Amino acid sequence: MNYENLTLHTDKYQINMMYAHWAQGSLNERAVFEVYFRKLPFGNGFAVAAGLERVIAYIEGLRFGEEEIAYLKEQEENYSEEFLQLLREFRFTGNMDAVPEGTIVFPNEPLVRVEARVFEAQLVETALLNFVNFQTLIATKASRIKQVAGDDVLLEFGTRRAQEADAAIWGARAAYIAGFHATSNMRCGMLFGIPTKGTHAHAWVQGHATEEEAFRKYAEVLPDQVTLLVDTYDTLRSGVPNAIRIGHMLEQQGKRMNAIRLDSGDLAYLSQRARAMLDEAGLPYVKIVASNDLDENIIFNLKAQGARIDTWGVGTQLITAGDQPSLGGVYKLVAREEDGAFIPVIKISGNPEKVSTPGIKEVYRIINRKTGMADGDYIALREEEGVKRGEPIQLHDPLHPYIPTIIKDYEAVSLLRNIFRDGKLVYTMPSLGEIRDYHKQQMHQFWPQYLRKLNPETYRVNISVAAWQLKLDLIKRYREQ
Ligand SMILES: Nc1ncnc2c1ncn2[C@@H]1O[C@H](COP(=O)(O)OP(=O)(O)OP(=O)(O)O)[C@@H](O)[C@H]1O
Ligand SMILES: O=P(O)(O)OC[C@H]1O[C@H](OP(=O)(O)OP(=O)(O)O)[C@H](O)[C@@H]1O
Ligand SMILES: O=C(O)c1cccnc1
Repeated sequence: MNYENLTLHTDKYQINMMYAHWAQGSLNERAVFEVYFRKLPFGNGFAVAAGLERVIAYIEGLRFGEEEIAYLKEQEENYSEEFLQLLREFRFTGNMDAVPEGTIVFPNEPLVRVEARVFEAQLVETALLNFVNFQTLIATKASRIKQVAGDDVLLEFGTRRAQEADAAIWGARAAYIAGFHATSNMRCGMLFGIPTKGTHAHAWVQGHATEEEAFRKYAEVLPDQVTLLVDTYDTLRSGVPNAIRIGHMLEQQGKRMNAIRLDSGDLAYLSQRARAMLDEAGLPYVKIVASNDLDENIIFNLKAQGARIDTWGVGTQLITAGDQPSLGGVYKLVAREEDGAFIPVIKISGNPEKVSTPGIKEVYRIINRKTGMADGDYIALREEEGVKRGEPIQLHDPLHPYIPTIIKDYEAVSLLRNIFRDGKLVYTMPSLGEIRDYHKQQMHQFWPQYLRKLNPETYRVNISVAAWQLKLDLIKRYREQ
């Protein structure tokens, strides 16, 4: 079994549509799809884009091998030999643009744009959404945790509770982009170069006759990274006093104990008491790590209670995005080729939020030249030149169309980058460290009211007057039909 080939990591209907396009002779018509989400997760004021590295690897690896072909043949007798032969030769030959990982993004903004033969563009929908939705969700959750943790150290501990192996490693990578410092997952460390950190489990303590013996044996062999889990029996009466003994033992060897870890009970109270005990024992440098079903709300509360915690180990709630386990990103057709030219298309819905915005679009971040801060985002049709030249633009807010805002002194930063051109990768993927730094810089471009965890201000995302007019025109045309 080949677990590596992701070409059939798609919904059956995509293959059926590919077959139908082939059978009807429309397979080579070009189409443009855009990926966007409609609603921010967790009540957050922004999202953190992630998933592009995985998307690039997926696109480059697209191949229907003999195993895939044999399976398709067995699944559907209509799939003719000629169609299957075409799949054997299948390569992605289209264009793709995407916002770089770590970018702050908002609802309705194109995050990925695919312009390709419809035969190719249709196949990739499912996998693209799978990668971008999950990784953007986890990066956004991690960003919320980072907001409350400030300069404290954040460790990603989620693998055992993640929705399987891929989610564990790509989720840990997304968390690192958003500011986590390390992961406990060694494969993730090896694959992506993320720092790895680890303490020890209760089993290490339970597996010895006494807690003190367990601590001593651990410290003897790993003297430079001793973090002792102190809550197996009784945190304040046994765990911390035993850890202090080990701290003193290490000092005699000219070493310093790293930390203790609290994993149950009242973390505010226990951390304050443990801090006092360590300080009194002359071990003020020994740090305190906390874990146990933490999330941004508990961390915020613990800090408000004066908890003395230096390092937070966060697992389940982060890696599963416990309070909102999916991001609703979609992949919508915005233009299709007719007689050699693109024509915009729309999806109408009874739900106004679900009516798509037709046409091939660009998204610009409007940076105020005086403050250097982001004033809003501007979605315009690709052919609109004014914004690229810095000409005055009118922001159109569909909810308040009667208040036109004209912006003049701005810098428009185009968010979409060229990733593939005619199937060729033209993007140099930044290193993970560069992505993390870029994300940090991005956060500094936004006023705090857009970033706060609770009830953030809504950041302005407006569409150009031309894009809005096109939408109205197409709605009218379909109504008349
Ligand atoms: N001072 C505190 N204020 C708010 N929440 C806290 C505080 N201390 C701990 N918590 C959180 O409360 C929850 C306690 O969960 P739970 O009752 O399952 O833990 P426990 O009984 O202490 O430990 P165990 O994991 O061994 O069951 C955890 O999510 C923990 O992070
Ligand atoms: O709580 P999380 O945020 O998911 O962090 C990871 C948890 O994993 C470990 O617990 P373990 O698997 O031993 O089980 P536990 O729930 O009994 O502590 C560790 O001690 C943390 O409590
Ligand atoms: O290193 C740790 O303490 C750790 C790692 C994974 C899960 N829980 C704890």
